[in-house]
Amino acid sequence: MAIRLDVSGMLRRAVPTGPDAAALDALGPRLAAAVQAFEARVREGVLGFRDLEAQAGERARVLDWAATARRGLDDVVVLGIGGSALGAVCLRTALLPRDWNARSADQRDGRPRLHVLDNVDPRSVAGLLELLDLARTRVLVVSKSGSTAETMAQYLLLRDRLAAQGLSAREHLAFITDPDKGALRKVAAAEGIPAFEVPPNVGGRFSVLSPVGTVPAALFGLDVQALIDGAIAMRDRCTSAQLRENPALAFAALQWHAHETAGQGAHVLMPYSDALRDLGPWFVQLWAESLGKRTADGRHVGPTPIAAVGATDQHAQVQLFMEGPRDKTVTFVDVESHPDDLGIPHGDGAPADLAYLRGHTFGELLRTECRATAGALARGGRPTMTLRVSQVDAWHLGGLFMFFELATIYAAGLYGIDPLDQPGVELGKQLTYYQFGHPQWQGMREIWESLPASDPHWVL
Ligand SMILES: O=P(O)(O)OC[C@H]1O[C@](O)(CO)[C@@H](O)[C@@H]1O
Repeated sequence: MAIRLDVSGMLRRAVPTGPDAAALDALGPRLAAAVQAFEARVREGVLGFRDLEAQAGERARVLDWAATARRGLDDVVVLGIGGSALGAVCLRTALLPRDWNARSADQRDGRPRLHVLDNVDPRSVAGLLELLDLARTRVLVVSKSGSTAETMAQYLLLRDRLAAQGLSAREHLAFITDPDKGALRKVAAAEGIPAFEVPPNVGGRFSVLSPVGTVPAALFGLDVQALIDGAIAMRDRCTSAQLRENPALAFAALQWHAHETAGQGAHVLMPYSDALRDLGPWFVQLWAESLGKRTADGRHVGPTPIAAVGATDQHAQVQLFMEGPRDKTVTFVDVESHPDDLGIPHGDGAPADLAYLRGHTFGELLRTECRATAGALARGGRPTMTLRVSQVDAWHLGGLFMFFELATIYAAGLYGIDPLDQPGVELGKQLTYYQFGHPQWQGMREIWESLPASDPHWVL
């Protein structure tokens, strides 16, 4: 079991824009400051995602509850958005067999389907409702704040549908939210709905290892302990302020350095694995919402994360990565072992010009393409890194989650911003509240009325 970070494709000996040994050494004081800033936030009590031991009691409660709650379910529905949805999607794709929801109950060993409703597009909401037998469904309402409009709208609808069928909210809902704040907490207390805690010092995009991820994982009988153990193993490996001894710090430092010194601020994450294809969108939210900020002195900073999947994106985005602007780094995730690997047959009558595939496996083709693409990019002077994971399982996924969460906080120290807020999303939310008549936001009228009018000339 191992996760290894190979950064050789970022360094000067591989690409002309990469740092040499002296440049890496010169980063020392900045890295030390980023590590100190991290520890200062932990001491302030606002940064708790590393402290998985502190959540052991709540985890035990989750496992206990799920052992009973999962009986007799056909469907589990997660209502959530952003950090309250992307982790569950990633867990499902990584740890349940492919096309889980399309399988018959037998093919799912009697376990439920998992739907993550992370939007308010009526087509998706209505489409899902048509599929569900609510009497055999558990709905997880996931919202750290307990007030996000999209999730609350979904909750109100599901609550209404349950009531219309005479189904008990206690039996069919569960909340995952802040221990004290927000509308969900009040409803849980008043109506006895099972509710699990996201610690106040664990923000939404850092919450996948809290009940936000562990409740859905436990309902599916996934190995929650291995997920947490993998995360703890990674955390304990990433403690040093020395670049060469702390892989998460090395990732953050080299991505930031590429941005700062060579304008390479588009950061691609490209797992060569369908199981890890939803790690990309989870990383995109983490990296974008944490790091895209205005600094205290008014500068606009931050990288632009991009999700890709190998080998699929070799036929879509790699052309851009190879010959487009020199503004990107590409981080590959290479999976060493594919337990369900398949040989590529070349039986009688197979075309002679496909004989080169004979004797190889699909897993071999995938891994070779990963190495070949990394090599091709390096030859073109494009910086790359590779995270090598032994296999995709709960332990390694926990490690990857922790790796990127730690790297995000280190990167924030280097960019000089606060990774824990997201002031840039507020105005759009407030204008929506104003339009919906929310009493607290009636002061937004002037701004709403000053918005540029749409130009009918361009409407087709
Ligand atoms: O879990 P909540 O509070 O519903 O928030 C959902 C998402 O909305 C944001 O607060 C803002 O986009 C994200 O940070 C968060 O993951």
